[in-house]
Amino acid sequence: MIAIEDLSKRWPGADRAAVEGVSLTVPEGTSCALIGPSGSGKTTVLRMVNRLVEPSSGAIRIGGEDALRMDAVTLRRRIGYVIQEVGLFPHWSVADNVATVPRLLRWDAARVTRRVEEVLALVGLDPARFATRRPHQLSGGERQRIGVARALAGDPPVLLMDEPFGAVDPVQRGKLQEEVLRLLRQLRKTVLLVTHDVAEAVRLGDAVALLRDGRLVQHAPAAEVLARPADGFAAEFLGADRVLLRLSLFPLEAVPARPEPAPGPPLPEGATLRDALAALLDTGRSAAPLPGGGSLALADLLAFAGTPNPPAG
Ligand SMILES: Nc1ncnc2c1ncn2[C@@H]1O[C@H](COP(=O)(O)OP(=O)(O)OP(=O)(O)O)[C@@H](O)[C@H]1O
Repeated sequence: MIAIEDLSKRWPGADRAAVEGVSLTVPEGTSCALIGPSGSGKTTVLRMVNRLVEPSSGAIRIGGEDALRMDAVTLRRRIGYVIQEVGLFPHWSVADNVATVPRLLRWDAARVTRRVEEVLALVGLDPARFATRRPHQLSGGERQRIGVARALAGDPPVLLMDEPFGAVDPVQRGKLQEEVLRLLRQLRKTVLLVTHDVAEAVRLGDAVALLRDGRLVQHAPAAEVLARPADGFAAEFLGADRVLLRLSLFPLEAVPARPEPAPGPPLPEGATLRDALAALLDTGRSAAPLPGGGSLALADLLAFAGTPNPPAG
């Protein structure tokens, strides 16, 4: 668990605090995405958690331990850190880069080798092909995967990620997000993530924390933030398509099925409510068959989305 209490940071000479009175908890095995405009303090909050930035005041506890009283180096070995620029050592092989923390933890050589192979496989890279390469022999997406592998290598309970997919093209990005999401859930890591991309935040974050001028505006489960933005600023920041984004978080089962059949091809297994809405709009129908039988009605979908039912006829 990461527990942040009344955390503030005032840079020397700054006329206002970069972070002011932020309190938030990320429960064990869950993820929280920090979002907010440029300069709102997201990265500063993240870097206070691993003490790359020393807070001006407040408290941080990690797994119940006072992070501000711990030795900073010991603390950082318990926290995986993934950044946009990845920060791999250019003259080291992929294997040596990934082995950094296990070696600092003084694992024996055989265990380090096993672990490197294990985490490379976890992030979808074949150790036989990638272990001996240098960072410049990798694509941007592969480098990003190595960054995630390196952060996971010491098996830290907590992961901090700062724009982890920022440097990757949109197609790769979607795929990477999907895989990392699956991986983090499977490994039950506690994750604090910074992104400026609302879609990425709600996809990867169980909860979303919205910052404005260093203060926390809203902190709630992703679907809740999208359904009920705290104020006008939050609504504008989340964007007019927040209703669609929210639908993409729910499976078809979230809306009660109607027993009657509907014409047309069934919605695909594993589709989201957003996919269902797209299919209904595409076909111009008021209901679509569900993969397991019965149908999903447009009116029920709109009611779920919080949109008033369209007029009859
Ligand atoms: N080392 C530093 N010294 C002085 N001021 C800093 C330092 N690092 C950040 N700041 C200031 O703190 C404020 C918050 O910066 P921070 O990087 O946390 O914002 P952010 O929300 O992560 O922004 P972005 O989305 O642009 O990365 C900004 O006003 C920034 O100029």
